Amino acid sequence: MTTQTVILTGLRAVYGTGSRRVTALDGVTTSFGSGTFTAVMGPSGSGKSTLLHCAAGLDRPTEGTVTVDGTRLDELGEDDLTRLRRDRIGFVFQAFNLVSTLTAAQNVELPLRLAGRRPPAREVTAALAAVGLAGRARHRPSELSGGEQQRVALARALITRPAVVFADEPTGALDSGTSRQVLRLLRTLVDDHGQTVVMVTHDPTAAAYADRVLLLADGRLADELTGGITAAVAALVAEPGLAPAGGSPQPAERSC
Ligand SMILES: Nc1ncnc2c1ncn2[C@@H]1O[C@H](COP(=O)(O)OP(=O)(O)OP(=O)(O)O)[C@@H](O)[C@H]1O
Repeated sequence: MTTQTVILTGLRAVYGTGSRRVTALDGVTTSFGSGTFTAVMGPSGSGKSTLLHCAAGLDRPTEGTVTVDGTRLDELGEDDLTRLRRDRIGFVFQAFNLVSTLTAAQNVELPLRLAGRRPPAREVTAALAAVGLAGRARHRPSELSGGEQQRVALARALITRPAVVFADEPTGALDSGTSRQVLRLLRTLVDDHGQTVVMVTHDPTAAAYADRVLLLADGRLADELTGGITAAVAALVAEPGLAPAGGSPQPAERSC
């Protein structure tokens, strides 16, 4: 039986008050099984980033519960939540968010340093090798391509061996060839290392790398696809109201 690494129950997220009140999530219940790759899609403003941020403990939902690796986030105080986020959750952002003054190796070891640990050099080297960047350890972000920077960010997210990696538009700033490298890498992490990955994307080609696609509309789960994802996503994104922002449907092939 698949273990559920992340469980979301009745998630509601409401921002603002009065005429400025926005319901970003409106009762989302779902879970992400251990060693699975899920893509979250939907129109702009449908609540994708809010879902990811709540699931990763970066935002607190207005209602509902998030359980990560058996721990309910709402039962944790700020310090324990910070610790759980640092130790059990990896996060990859569209903008890479590397520290420009640090080398690739120093960026990768940062989460462990922040936890007061001095990681053995071989651990950092292995993390960089796992993303195909063993030879770039001493390069600073400005000396790396966009795809290489994102792979350093991925190595940084993986160095703590997190229960789950959340990725918010990880290929949004990359060209299609470089995107494929990053997506293949995510797929390999799931297939070969049993990593759990949840990725927000606007791009049906990226979603085709996932095992399952969740479609959000107006803060609710509008649909869920598994198997034959490529054709199903392409058909669904052609439907008005579910079309993701910023991406036209494209024929997608799962190439790994
Ligand atoms: N901090 C905030 N304060 C007020 N409203 C917010 C806040 N964060 C998100 N929202 C609103 O909640 C809704 C959902 O936002 P969210 O960023 O989750 O959507 P999204 O699906 O990720 O959109 P996009 O694809 O454009 O990134 C939007 O209407 C947004 O304006």
